[in-house]
Amino acid sequence: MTTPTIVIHRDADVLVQAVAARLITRLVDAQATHGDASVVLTGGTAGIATLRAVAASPACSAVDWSALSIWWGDERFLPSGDPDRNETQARAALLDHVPVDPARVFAMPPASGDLTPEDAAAAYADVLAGQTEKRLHVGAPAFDVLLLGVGPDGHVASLFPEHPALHDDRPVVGVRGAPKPPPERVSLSLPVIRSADEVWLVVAGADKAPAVRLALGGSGPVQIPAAGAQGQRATRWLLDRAAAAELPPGLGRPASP
Ligand SMILES: O=C(O)[C@H](O)[C@@H](O)[C@H](O)[C@H](O)COP(=O)(O)O
Repeated sequence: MTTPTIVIHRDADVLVQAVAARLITRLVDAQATHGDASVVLTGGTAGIATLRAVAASPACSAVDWSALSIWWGDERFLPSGDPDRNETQARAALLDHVPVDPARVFAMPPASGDLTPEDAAAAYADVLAGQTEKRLHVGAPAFDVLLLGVGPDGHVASLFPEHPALHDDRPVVGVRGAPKPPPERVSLSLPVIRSADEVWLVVAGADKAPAVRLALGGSGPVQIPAAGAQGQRATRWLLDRAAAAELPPGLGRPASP
């Protein structure tokens, strides 16, 4: 697993703009290298604000949106079009504004009829497995970048501290009783998150500072799931100063004066 790199920006606005610029560059580079690219999106304030910043960037059209596969790291198990679904928010922030190929937008199944979060998780695992041929990853496609937010308790995607989902060995897990509403969710598991080439944790705000300190200070992934989120080639902690405030001096590199 990769050693995390830490970059600290002045505030949440600069962070989000810098992550958007970095994401555009990473996707352009991936497309230049292997023809297409794939990204895993996250819900949450920082993740959705990043997508909004990508849409507003003058460099937005540098990405070939039709050659991008779009996945989600987690979803709030709600009906299609619900404003709280991560998919709905990502569409409004970015996907409705760029020429994506609808066949390459892999949203997690919405709540509907008798479908359970576990059914939705199994269905998403099948879709992931159907896309594995590209560059030989096992059980999941080769994600170029997987974005994550981090909760004040150290959760990532919908993997919450001490939750049974952390001990589930399926690639995608149904989650019930999540402490962050809504209680029913669907999430990639840590092993699938760890199959990504690059994992970027985008974190802003003083309420996240203890979780950031614990995740980077040697806590285990059952107590602090963010500690277990690492990429194959890179793990990037992209922070604002408030979220980095409890890190030992010298650990992070201030990037924005
Ligand atoms: O569906 C969700 O809510 C998430 O994907 C979740 O893991 C989120 O990313 C974090 O809770 C951080 O969210 P904030 O950036 O809003 O604090």
